[in-house]
Amino acid sequence: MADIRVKICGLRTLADVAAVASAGAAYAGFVFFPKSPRHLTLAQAQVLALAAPIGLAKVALTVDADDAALDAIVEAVPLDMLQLHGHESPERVAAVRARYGLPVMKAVGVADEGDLAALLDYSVVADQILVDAKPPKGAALPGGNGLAFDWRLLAGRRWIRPWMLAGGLTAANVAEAVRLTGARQVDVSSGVESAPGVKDAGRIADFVRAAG
Ligand SMILES: O=C(O)c1ccccc1NCC(=O)[C@H](O)[C@H](O)COP(=O)(O)O
Repeated sequence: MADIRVKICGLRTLADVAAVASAGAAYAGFVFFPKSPRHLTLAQAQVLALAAPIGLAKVALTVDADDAALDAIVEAVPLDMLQLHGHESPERVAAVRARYGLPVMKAVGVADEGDLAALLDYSVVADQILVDAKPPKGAALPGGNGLAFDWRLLAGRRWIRPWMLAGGLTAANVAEAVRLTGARQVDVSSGVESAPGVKDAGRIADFVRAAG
């Protein structure tokens, strides 16, 4: 396992799970968002999660999901973490954490300095923070857009909870992103795909190796 913990998000096939595990990633992300090319049904996610080896943490990504939707996911899919990737308030994050007894990672979109205060607000209620690029106005997806933000905004900043860097990372830029931000965990989706929603085993291995 690399020193930098890697999350590969948006897995859709058993081959994806195998590639992520053999590359030495720490987390596998399953997307529950029907507009996404990475969306999984409960049955698909269950098969993938059951195939994940011990040591590969299974993360369910949802967007402004209500309790009924989360209940269904948590009941069907063996999980290690919930990732909230919508406009969930700090109070909602706390409520989800209490309801399911699972660690919760809250995604926060960053485009400029003004977005950094939210990181502090969520770091006191979430178990982890995902610092992602803010989606462009009108984007169909709140994440997984392959867009980076100015990593220098994070230089020297620390929070009380573990955090992950995301947004436009690739094997070619992840080492520089880690160097500039001090991130110990990174998350990628588009950067290890050959087409939207299609993961590439070679790119996954290259990414984990490059993350260090
Ligand atoms: O990946 C998706 O399709 C997605 C859909 C809805 C909300 C979030 C989504 N992805 C979030 C992730 O965790 C991505 O890994 C993260 O945004 C980085 O994506 P990328 O810039 O494509 O590497």
